[in-house]
Amino acid sequence: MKVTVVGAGNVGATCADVLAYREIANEVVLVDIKEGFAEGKALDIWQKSPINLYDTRTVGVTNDYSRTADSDIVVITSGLPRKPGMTRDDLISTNAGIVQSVTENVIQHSPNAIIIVVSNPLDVMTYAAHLTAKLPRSRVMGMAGILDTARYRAFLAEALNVSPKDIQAVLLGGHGDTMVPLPRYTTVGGIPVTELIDEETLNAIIERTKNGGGELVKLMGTSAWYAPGSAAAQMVEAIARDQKRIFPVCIKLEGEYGINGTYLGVPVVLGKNGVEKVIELQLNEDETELLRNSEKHVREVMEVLDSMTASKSN
Ligand SMILES: NC(=O)c1ccc[n+]([C@@H]2O[C@H](COP(=O)([O-])OP(=O)(O)OC[C@H]3O[C@@H](n4cnc5c(N)ncnc54)[C@H](O)[C@@H]3O)[C@@H](O)[C@H]2O)c1
Ligand SMILES: O=C(O)C[C@H](O)C(=O)O
Repeated sequence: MKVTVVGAGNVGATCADVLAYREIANEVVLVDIKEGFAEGKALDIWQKSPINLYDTRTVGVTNDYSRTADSDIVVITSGLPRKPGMTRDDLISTNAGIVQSVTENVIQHSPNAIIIVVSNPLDVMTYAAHLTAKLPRSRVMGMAGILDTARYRAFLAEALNVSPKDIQAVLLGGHGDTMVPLPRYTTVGGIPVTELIDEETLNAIIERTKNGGGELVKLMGTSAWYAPGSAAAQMVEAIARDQKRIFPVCIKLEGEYGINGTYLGVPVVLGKNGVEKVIELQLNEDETELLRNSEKHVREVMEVLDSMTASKSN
């Protein structure tokens, strides 16, 4: 199993490190545009192997896609992270060009790869990569839902003083303030969360989850990487080991939830073929309205990308 991670910054290097020390891939190729940066990160991860006891080979290259040839899976993390005061959508003008050119290079050398996009604004960067890659939708997806549910589960574990391992949750929608956590589908050791926590505390946790990325940007001056890098690696693992795991993943909807053509997070089955199934939940009226609202927001940002593409080709 060969995995390429494009972007050797905070998220990309963390993802490569998890892929290596958990031996999810035999070979991890890190690519960055900054001279020597990916080489240095890959060497550092390799030098950790005798300490953490793994034999995954890690290789770093500066913009040399020939070294990525025949990758099974490619994770795209290249692009700017936001700074305090910015929204994820503010990154579109810089990151769209980066994601599109990276995807072109990736596909040229690994035409059968499965692509996992991490760069923000996530849902629209997944759209950008899918447009460029021209692969079936099952092979181009975005990582956000694992991260968002992880934040939700971590906050719940803290409030309930229980292990995060015992909290199961799913959420829908775009990766942003309009994401739709689903308390009805949240359980703690099999018990519906609503039996264990009062409504006010639960609502406060949902609000904190929606602003989870922003909370960290405010604290650190840049965005998060440990949980995002690990979340992307968990998606790689599900595909590489054909685990058939169920995760919320961003994918182009084709009629599911009554939505056509928008890229949104929904629960899917992840296995060796990428997204092997989209799971449709029965939503109530309130949940449906929240999902429509999230779709509307993502649509608007997709239209910004469309107009950027149209003005470039004129
Ligand atoms: N989907 C999510 O849940 C999620 C979570 C965290 C971060 N992100 C996003 O991931 C992206 C990366 O975040 P980060 O914290 O790692 O940023 P970072 O600045 O630490 O790393 C980004 C790297 O991309 C590289 N890069 C830029 N253009 C490139 C190109 N054309 N080819 C190859 N490499 C290139 C840069 O040199 C840099 O090393 C950001 O857009 C951020 O918003 C998304
Ligand atoms: O918040 C960000 O800008 C990065 C990422 O989307 C996150 O949720 O951590």
